[in-house]
Amino acid sequence: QTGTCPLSTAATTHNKDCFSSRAASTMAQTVKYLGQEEAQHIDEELFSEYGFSVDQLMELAGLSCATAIAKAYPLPSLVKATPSLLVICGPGNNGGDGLVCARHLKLFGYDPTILYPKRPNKPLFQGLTTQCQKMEIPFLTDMPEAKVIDEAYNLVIDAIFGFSFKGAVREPFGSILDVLKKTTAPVASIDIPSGWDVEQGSADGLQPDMLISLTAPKKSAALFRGRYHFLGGRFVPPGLERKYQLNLPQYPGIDCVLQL
Ligand SMILES: NC(=O)C1=CN([C@@H]2O[C@H](COP(=O)(O)OP(=O)(O)OC[C@H]3O[C@@H](n4cnc5c(N)ncnc54)[C@H](OP(=O)(O)O)[C@@H]3O)[C@@H](O)[C@H]2O)[C@H](O)CC1
Ligand SMILES: [K+]
Repeated sequence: QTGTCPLSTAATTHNKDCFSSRAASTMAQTVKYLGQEEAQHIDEELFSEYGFSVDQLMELAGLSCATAIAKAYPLPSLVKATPSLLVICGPGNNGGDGLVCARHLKLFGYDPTILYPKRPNKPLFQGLTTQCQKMEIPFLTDMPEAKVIDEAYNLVIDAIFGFSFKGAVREPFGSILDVLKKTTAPVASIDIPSGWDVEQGSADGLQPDMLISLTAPKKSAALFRGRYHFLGGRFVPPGLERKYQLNLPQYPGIDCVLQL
């Protein structure tokens, strides 16, 4: 196997790395794309049968997202004078992932700003909001115009809706998504491009540059046409993976993300 590795040298460990990344990419072709109900069942089982708490998985999911973003858009590659990012958080757990992601990106040296227009009255989200405030991450009160976003931010992180999104988009998120569709700044979507049907996608919807699928991609991810598709959420126990036949690719080494 090692002889065909393009980076092959005498170093055995290096060749092993090369093989495992190739093996991972071969296996990635068969990773299961989940329907909406299946994704929700897996989520519920992680809490009920496998003993995880929401904040545990949200922390791992958000850290995966920050890591994937830092890999796809490393600090030296950013085009603006400051490493500014806009993180837009929705009312559910996808929004919580966005708050965690923003906190880790700040720790990685980025300069995130958060828009969080509809905040659930729950201790989990209040705590995550306080943590971001204490990290000196500014919060906006209104969605900026598309032109302002393009001038001010290197990247927009879409943490508005995840796998529980259904039906026509309600306000204030309809207007926010309309603005996002007009921006030229790249968009990185967490789990699902917001506004897309979880299984069918959306032909005239948001077209993100990056998608970070959590646990396993959802069916609509097959329609993703951006540059970077990452898998994150390296927390699935083997019994759950077997039960749902997820065919998860092997994450490289100790990484919490994998590029599909
Ligand atoms: N297992 C994992 O991989 C984990 C993933 N995580 C993340 O959690 C989301 C799913 O979170 P959930 O809270 O179930 O749902 P969403 O964030 O997708 O959205 C729920 C909120 O969105 C509102 N909603 C739904 N449809 C609409 C609409 N058409 N217009 C406006 N608003 C909408 C909904 O409002 P309701 O009024 O219906 O209550 C909710 O407020 C997953 O995708 C991952 O990102 C976990 O962090 C960890 C485990
Ligand atoms: K999203």
